[in-house]
Order: sequence, then structure tokens, then C-alpha cells
Amino acid sequence: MLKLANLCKRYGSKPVLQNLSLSLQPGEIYGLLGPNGAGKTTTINIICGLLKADSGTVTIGDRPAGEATKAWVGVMPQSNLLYGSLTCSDNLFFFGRLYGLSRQDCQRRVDVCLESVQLLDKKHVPVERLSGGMQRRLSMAAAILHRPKLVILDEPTTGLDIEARQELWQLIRQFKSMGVTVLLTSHLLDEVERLCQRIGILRLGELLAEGTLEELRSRIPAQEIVTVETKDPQGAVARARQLGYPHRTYGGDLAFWVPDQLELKDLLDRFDGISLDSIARSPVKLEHVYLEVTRQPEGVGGEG
Ligand SMILES: Nc1ncnc2c1ncn2[C@@H]1O[C@H](COP(=O)(O)OP(=O)(O)OP(=O)(O)O)[C@@H](O)[C@H]1O
Repeated sequence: MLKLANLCKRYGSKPVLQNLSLSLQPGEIYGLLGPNGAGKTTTINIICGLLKADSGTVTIGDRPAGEATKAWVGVMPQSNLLYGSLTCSDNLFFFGRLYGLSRQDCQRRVDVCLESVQLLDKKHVPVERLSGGMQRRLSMAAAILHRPKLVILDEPTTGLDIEARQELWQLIRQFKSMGVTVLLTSHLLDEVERLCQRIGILRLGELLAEGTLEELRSRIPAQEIVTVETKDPQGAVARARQLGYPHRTYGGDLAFWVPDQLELKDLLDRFDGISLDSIARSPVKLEHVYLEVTRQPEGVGGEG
């Protein structure tokens, strides 16, 4: 449904996208991750035709991206582009006309879309009186008004509370059941884990890793991440080295990659003689893979 081939973009002498290639299958939700400045918004702007790549191609459906494919794409940008003093219905009407819908089609679609994002009862309410979550839902309605085949969601739930976030997740899942392809960017890794069938990790404009959650997880050769609190970190690291467990620091906490799924007793036995204040075990998560990929250009390797 979307194919990027060898996209390159520089701002001045600074490379922002470096031979970026990826493709999205029809109906999939693809998560594009990367630290601030990785090039996600630049990629989106190129797909939408707001920016021109220096080289490379964008194909949407079976055609090169351009005038002919504009109507196939809907975008929900990072910041809402809504008019605060206009009602929900007037905002959508405006966007519908921009996308080239007829007045009649606009009128029909506005109600359908407001209903699909559960805002029909706010139809005549000015946007400035809506909560942040409702405004994001209205932005989503604006993105799907013209029935695009590809929807691009740029950090759709940033800044929302968990309830509002869950409402949006439900809407995004509905896109999948409607056969709409979704490209989603987010810094919320649990969101990406929940929603996306495939995930790409971008760093300095390069796609460093791509795959299903399982494929990405397998980049970390561990069954479990074991996080410890100890007054003797050096002793704990030395023991982990003897055991062949790579160590990492996550948010200031010392953690080990443990290759086997051990009973707690066996795990404690292995750290016998080291004073541990607490020990916590978790499965390998996207967060661990993401930190590994974005922090270490050479890929997964032992720190210890
Ligand atoms: N108009 C511009 N002129 C010069 N540099 C730019 C311009 N727009 C973006 N950049 C730079 O390009 C790089 C990629 O920016 P981009 O906004 O695509 O990153 P991002 O992955 O979307 O980041 P974020 O997660 O913060 O939204 C950054 O280093 C940014 O400073």
C-alpha cells in the first residue's frame, strides 16, 4: 500500500533521511519509532507531498505519490490543525471541502465521521470547548473524512490521559478492520506494542531494525530482564559477568539479560553472597529492544 524506496533528504549539509526504504502491506498498522529528530515527521511530510526528497521514490497503492494519490492519504498531524472558534461540524466540513468532497458528500460524511469518533453529540460545539482527547478524536475524524486508503497518525495520543488514549486505540483498531492501512509514529512504546503488526526503528534517518514484535524481541538474547537494587552494584556486575549475563542500566536501574527462565530461588542462588535489596523480573519488551537499537549503532553487544 505504501512503499518508500531509498529516500534521502538533507537539510543543508545535515543528512536527515539516509536511504530509507520500507513498505506497508494493505490493512496493516505499522509503527515508525525513533528518538526526537530521527526523521519521522520528515518522512511523513515527504509521503504527503509537503516536502520533496532529494532522491528516492514514494509509491502509494500502485502509483508514484503525487496529485493522483493525494486523496488516498489522510493525515492526523502531531498538533491539531483545528479552528478553535468553529464547531466540530464546521471544521470537518472545511477539511472535507479541502479534500475535494462535494457539499452533499461533506454533509453526509461529517455526521458519519463524528459518529465514528463518538462526537456526534458535540456536532455544534466549538472546538475550543472540547477536551484534549475529544480534539484528538476530531483530528482523527478529519483525517478519515474522505475515506483514505492510508492513514498517517503522527503521535496520535501524546499528552492524553489513559482513558482518552484507550478510546483512540479502539478507533485505530477499527481502521484495521475497515482495511485501512495505518502508519503510526509514537514515543509510547506500550502503545506501539499493543497496536502495530510491524515496527520500524529509525535513528538519524536510518532504519536500523524492522519486524514484528517477536522478531524485534529476538534481537535480545534473553528470556528475561532482571532488574536489581543493590548497595553492591560492582559485585553484582562482577557476578553477572561470571554467569555470562550482559548488564544494562535502564532509567538508572541495574539490569541483567538472563538467558534462562529460572525459578526465583535459582536466580537468587546465582547471586548468592551479593546483597540485593530487591529483584524484579520482566519479559523482554519493545522498550529494551528500542534502547538497544537506538543507543548502540553496532547493534546488540555486551556492555559487561
Ligand atoms: N526545516 C528544517 N530545517 C532544518 N532542519 C530541520 C528542518 N526540519 C527538521 N529538521 C531537522 O531534521 C531532523 C529530523 O527532524 P524530524 O522532525 O523529521 O524528526 P522526528 O523524528 O519527527 O522528531 P520528533 O520525534 O521530535 O517529532 C532533526 O534533526 C531536525 O532538527
